[in-house]
Amino acid sequence: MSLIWEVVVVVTIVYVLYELLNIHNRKKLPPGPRGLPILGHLHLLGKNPHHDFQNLAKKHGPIMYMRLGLVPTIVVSSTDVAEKILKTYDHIFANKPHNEAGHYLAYGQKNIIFAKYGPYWRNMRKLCTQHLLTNQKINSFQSLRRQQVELMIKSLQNEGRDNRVVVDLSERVASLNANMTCLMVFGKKYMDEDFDKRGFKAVLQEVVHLAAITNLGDFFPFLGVIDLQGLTRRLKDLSKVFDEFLEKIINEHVESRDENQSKDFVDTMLDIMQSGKMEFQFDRIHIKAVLFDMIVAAIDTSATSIDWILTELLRHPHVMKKLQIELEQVVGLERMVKESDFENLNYLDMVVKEGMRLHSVVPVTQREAMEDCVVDGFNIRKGTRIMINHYAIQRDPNVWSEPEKFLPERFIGSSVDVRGRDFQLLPFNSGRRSCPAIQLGIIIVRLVVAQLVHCFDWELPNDMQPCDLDLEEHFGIVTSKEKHLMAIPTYRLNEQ
Ligand code: HEM
Repeated sequence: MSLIWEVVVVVTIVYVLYELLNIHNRKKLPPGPRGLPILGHLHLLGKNPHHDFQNLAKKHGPIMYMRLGLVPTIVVSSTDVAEKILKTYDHIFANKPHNEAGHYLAYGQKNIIFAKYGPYWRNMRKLCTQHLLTNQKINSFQSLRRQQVELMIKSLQNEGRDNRVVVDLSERVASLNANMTCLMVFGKKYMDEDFDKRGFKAVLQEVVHLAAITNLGDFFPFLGVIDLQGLTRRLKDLSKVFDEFLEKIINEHVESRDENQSKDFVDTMLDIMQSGKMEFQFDRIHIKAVLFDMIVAAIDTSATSIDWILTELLRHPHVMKKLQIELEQVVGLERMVKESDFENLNYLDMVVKEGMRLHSVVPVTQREAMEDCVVDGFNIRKGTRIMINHYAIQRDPNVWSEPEKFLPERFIGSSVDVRGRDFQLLPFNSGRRSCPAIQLGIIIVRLVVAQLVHCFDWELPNDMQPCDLDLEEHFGIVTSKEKHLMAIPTYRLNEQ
């Protein structure tokens, strides 16, 4: 019998047993679409699962049962149910499900993002919040951020000095973020040639891509071993490249330690490791797992948020103009924006919130039930995967008027914020597993958006009209624009 038939027979037996064992549990499950044997509802998901979940929820409700392969799944699509999962029962739903990509890329889910809930995750998260992402540490990198943003502005200014040039804004913002993150985490910019022959950006993109691909091993756990899609092999190759890179960085730091220099994240973690003061095991593997998180979680999220906000500003010239007027009044045309200006830039705050609402860069977040629990009268069994569809919640017409429109003014007089207290707007998620770097994320997004809008007027190339700008999404662990944003800058500050 060929391997494929053996697999079909095994999957069928497991499925029949599974269905028999689950008959009585299904009685109290939330409503959901009809599924297929074995596949469950996997066939209903296309290239943008957050859209498919949203459409299905319109028919089946805000708490919906689906079975993805062998994995029982609850899809959450309303503010109320999200609050129950992320606040009321956060202690039950704080686990992360098994993730094949996380297993291979992050040292057996030893990083924070993929770590199972428990003492290990708690210690690692505490290390981050108490040593790496404190307000003091974030402030200590303020001049680094300013220098890097100024370098980008100067280079755009010089390129456009004599003729109108079309700039790949998505690419510029991505490079700027990669540079700011690498300087903060490793203490130096990483050029493509420092990585393997594919280059830093290409390897990072592959990490994000492989982590987002529908991996059959995540839905049929025993198929992970057989590796029908060839993903395990690619993940193993990639993890080797990443590991060599991180080893090289740590070695460089060990060899050239200078107590008088400002400390990047690697220095800080080496200090902690060598002090031996941690109450839990903390060695090179743990440093590498945290570094993996810092690169993967920081670079793409911030850059993609900025890219979407700039796209909406170019689609809505009157909003861009209004923001420029605020910047002119608060900052003036004689200088660039400083982080200390933020407290007086209310419209900027609304623009950023509205951009993050309309374009969730992490549209779906996942949890796993650690115990049986009843939510809204429905039974959620231990081990069930929870998918919170932030995309659907942030565009819910019951909560937001004209939800598909970009309207920063909707936040006038509203106290709704992005920091995890308002469940209708959670770009950084909420609860125990929310983003530990909200403060840093917001600073970077505000700074780059404000600086680009303040320093330049922007035009679309080739007589393109604002309404023609493409909003196609590319789904991934971070959901970016399918096409890069191209625009022509004209410097607008008074030259000094
Ligand atoms: C605009 C920028 C950012 C956005 C929108 C964002 C969003 C998020 C979201 C939605 C989560 C929860 C994921 C989940 O529940 O599966 C998360 C987790 C996380 N983020 Fe961020 N993030 C941003 C910036 C950053 C930065 C700059 C860092 C680090 C320097 C970072 C580090 C992390 C880590 C370590 C976690 C895992 C937390 C845990 O599981 O306990 N993020 N982020």
